[in-house]
Amino acid sequence: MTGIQVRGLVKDFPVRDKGLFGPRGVKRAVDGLDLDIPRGRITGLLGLNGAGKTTTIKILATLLRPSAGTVTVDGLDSVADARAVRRRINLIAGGERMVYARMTGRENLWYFGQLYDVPKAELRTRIDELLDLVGLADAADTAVERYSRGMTQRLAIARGLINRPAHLLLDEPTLGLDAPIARDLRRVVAELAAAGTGVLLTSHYLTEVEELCGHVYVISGGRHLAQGSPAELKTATGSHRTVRVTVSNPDERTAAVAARFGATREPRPGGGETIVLRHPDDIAGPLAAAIVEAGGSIGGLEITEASLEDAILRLADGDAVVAAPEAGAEAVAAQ
Ligand SMILES: Nc1ncnc2c1ncn2[C@@H]1O[C@H](COP(=O)(O)OP(=O)(O)OP(=O)(O)O)[C@@H](O)[C@H]1O
Repeated sequence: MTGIQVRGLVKDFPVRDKGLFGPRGVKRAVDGLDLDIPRGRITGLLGLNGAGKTTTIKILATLLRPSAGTVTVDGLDSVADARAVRRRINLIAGGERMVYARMTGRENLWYFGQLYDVPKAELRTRIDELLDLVGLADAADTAVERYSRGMTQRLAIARGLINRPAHLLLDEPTLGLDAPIARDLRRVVAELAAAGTGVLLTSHYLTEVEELCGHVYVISGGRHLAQGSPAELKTATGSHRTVRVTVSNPDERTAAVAARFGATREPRPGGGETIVLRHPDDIAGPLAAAIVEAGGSIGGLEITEASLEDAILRLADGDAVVAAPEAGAEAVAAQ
């Protein structure tokens, strides 16, 4: 069985309710999550701040132990077989650098490569390839304490790829990166997934998630809220694309076209009106053609794509209730 399977995952943190000497309690950060993260696909994990994303990723990376539930990685149990699991996975976390400041970039990669038992002959070429990939070839022999923030982050990305992980966990990987480096990282991640790597991605940049992820889980308060492809989530939450057609000579014939398409009409302050249609499909062309055919004169046409951000906010607000489908099944919205 390949891929990562998460079943009934729970994580409780001990907390004190009122200051240092207050009564002990527990904070349930993850509350019964089921996730399937197959090889060869980029899976997104989304939720607002405090939803439990980082805690989940740390458990998958074996940095935290689950309080209950199981995680299996290519059939290996992530607690009982933690050593073997660690060889198969790696983590790139945008907020945490996870490299040593006193060592050079090359020394860091050498050190981490040895930790992952990468054979020495392979490691040498692998380090050069990765330094090239992240644009650090010229700074390879400079101590990391002299790197800029962005350079340190790029080294952390190279560190995350040093063992050619079968599964890559990415927690806000492009946080603070310059646009060209972020774009290169997205390209590399897409190529790795196409070549069979399993990738789990959390990111606040939802355009990045939309571009990369084939399947997205949305969580809130450590619990499952919804899942599906970005397009399914948008449809399920009613986050449609909006078409606005301004008509300078509206009359009853153009009004009839608007009614036929289920569009609304808004008067324009300077005269004329705007016909507004929210729809999941790309029907701007047929709508505009029908208006012209009815004698309408079009002054402008604007299409606003539905965004994944809109869908996630609707989900988080509880505006949309999305049934939890089995993987691959259609998500269904009930407003
Ligand atoms: N060590 C800890 N002790 C107590 N509570 C914790 C601990 N780590 C996380 N939490 C709490 O668990 C919840 C989930 O936190 P987590 O960092 O996993 O969320 P997140 O979805 O990654 O949020 P963000 O988007 O802000 O990074 C939060 O309420 C957080 O305060």
